[in-house]
Amino acid sequence: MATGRTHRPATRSRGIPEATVARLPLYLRALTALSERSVPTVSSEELAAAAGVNSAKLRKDFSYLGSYGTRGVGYDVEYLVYQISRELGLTQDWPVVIVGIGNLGAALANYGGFASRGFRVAALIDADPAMAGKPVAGIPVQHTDELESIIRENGVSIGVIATPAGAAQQVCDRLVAAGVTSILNFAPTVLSVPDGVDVRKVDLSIELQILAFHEQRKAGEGVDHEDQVAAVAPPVSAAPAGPDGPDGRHQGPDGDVPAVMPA
Ligand SMILES: NC(=O)c1ccc[n+]([C@@H]2O[C@H](COP(=O)([O-])OP(=O)(O)OC[C@H]3O[C@@H](n4cnc5c(N)ncnc54)[C@H](O)[C@@H]3O)[C@@H](O)[C@H]2O)c1
Repeated sequence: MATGRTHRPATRSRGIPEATVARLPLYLRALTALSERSVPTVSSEELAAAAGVNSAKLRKDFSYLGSYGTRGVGYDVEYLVYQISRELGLTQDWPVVIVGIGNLGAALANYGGFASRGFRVAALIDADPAMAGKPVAGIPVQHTDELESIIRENGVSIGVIATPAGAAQQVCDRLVAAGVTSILNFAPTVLSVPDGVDVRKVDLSIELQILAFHEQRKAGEGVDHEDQVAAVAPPVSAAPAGPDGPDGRHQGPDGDVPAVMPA
């Protein structure tokens, strides 16, 4: 579901390529399901099928973790869960703030899956004074005036932006100035951030447009391929420019690359 790239080189300093990092949550989700069924070991083929990944790619990915499995036995599920969780930084608790508690922000706040994956919603923040103090998912909404103190007091390094696009850059700037170094952006705009800040962008409409592209190709089998690309490409490339689209600022490298949803 997520789209976008982090502001990182293609290979991380520890030598794990970004593409591998992006697949680790898929493996973790499949492994967690196996663990819940008390399955002790899994072959690379079984795990690759469960994660929707090619098995040779999986073995290569796991070699970066120093995990090679045992011939004839496969991988130890529990140990691999631990290894991947550790690699993703999920063996520690990450406080997260959500800014913009409208339809989407409230839905995210109500999502129960964050806590079990190592993310704690530390605060919900909104600019609407009428919302201040109102509980959403059991957490009282706090006004944006308190954003900086909330970030500092809770040691927050991850911020989720669910404001209208027009407010997103300003919210991003404040989050970053207060110490946030990772941002998950749901607003349909490209954010400009300094070096050292990672941005991931989620845009369901882009995902749907990509599916529409493939649907059209399937439906149009027999029609000249180039004609279809020409017909479809403009709306896809123009995807972020919705009613509250890009604000014309510098567009960072966190682009519209289909990626994976964390586990
Ligand atoms: N990425 C996706 O797939 C996806 C899906 C749905 C919505 N969206 C986007 O998410 C955003 C929120 O959508 P929604 O339907 O929840 O909108 P909404 O209007 O219901 O909620 C927006 C909230 O942001 C608050 N807000 C506005 N300016 C703010 C600021 N400067 N600081 C803090 N809070 C501020 C508003 O008070 C409101 O509560 C929009 O940008 C929308 O386009 C993205």
